[in-house]
Amino acid sequence: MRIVGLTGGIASGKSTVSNLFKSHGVPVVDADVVACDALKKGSGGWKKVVAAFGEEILLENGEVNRPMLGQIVFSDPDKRQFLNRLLAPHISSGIFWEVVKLWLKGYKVIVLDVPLLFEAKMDKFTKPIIVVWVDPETQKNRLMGRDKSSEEDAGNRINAQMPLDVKRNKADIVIDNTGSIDDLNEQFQKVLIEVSKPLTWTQFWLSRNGALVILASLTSGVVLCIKALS
Ligand SMILES: CC(C)(COP(=O)(O)OP(=O)(O)OC[C@H]1O[C@@H](n2cnc3c(N)ncnc32)[C@H](O)[C@@H]1O)[C@@H](O)C(=O)NCCC(=O)NCCS
Ligand SMILES: Nc1ncnc2c1ncn2[C@@H]1O[C@H](COP(=O)(O)OP(=O)(O)OP(=O)(O)O)[C@@H](O)[C@H]1O
Repeated sequence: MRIVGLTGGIASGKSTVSNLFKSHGVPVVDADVVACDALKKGSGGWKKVVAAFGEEILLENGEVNRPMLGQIVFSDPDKRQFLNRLLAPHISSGIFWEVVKLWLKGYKVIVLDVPLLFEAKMDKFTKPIIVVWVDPETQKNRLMGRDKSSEEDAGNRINAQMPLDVKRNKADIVIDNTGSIDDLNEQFQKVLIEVSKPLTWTQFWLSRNGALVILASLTSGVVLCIKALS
């Protein structure tokens, strides 16, 4: 199985690229969705976060007030790291089970959309790594436009992540999303060809079909041995 890493900065266009993958039949595991589930009322992550940050971060219905928690953690690096430490085990196990489900379904190529792929050191499990890059001004403008946030809030969120230029240097493939959606589409078509190339042998053995071949070979080997010995 080929596990493609998709990362970038906040509002650099990862979800937009994810949607392109999905529309071409490539499944995507979205770490933001997994992280959201890890904070659902009553979950293990929710309990830890409420114990650590207090009930004042809850809405009346008991769910976490995400904008409020966001305000707290994106303006205080210590609190953000604390939240990251609380949620990290829940997010990684959530991602792991999503990958297992797709493996069982027999997908050869899947994409992990993880904003903090490098920060969380999950890059070692993915190849190739795609970084969606955008120039800093466009990034801030798109973030403010999408989230209706102030320049200060947008700046705090951007600064909470590894600089996008550093991520770009760690990438196998860079998508420059500073231009139009048509530009993005054009780059995406080349990326799709690249990630759809035949699997390497290692990737094949790690896929469900590879595992079935190993199992079938082992079973027939055992049967032949038993026949030869009887
Ligand atoms: C603080 C929370 C509640 C704010 O929720 P909100 O709905 O406002 O934002 P959302 O979850 O949609 O995240 C939007 C973007 O913010 C960035 N971001 C989220 N968490 C972090 C973080 N801890 N550090 C840096 N950037 C982050 C990502 O680029 C993400 O795509 C939420 O982001 C959260 O629970 N974060 C901690 C979990 C985490 O690390 N998520 C990232 C998955 S790898
Ligand atoms: N090429 C583009 N031209 C114009 N707008 C774009 C382009 N690409 C993305 N956008 C817009 O920019 C915003 C951010 O994009 P998107 O949500 O895909 O980023 P993201 O990296 O997934 O963000 P996050 O880290 O917050 O999950 C969205 O409003 C999206 O519609």
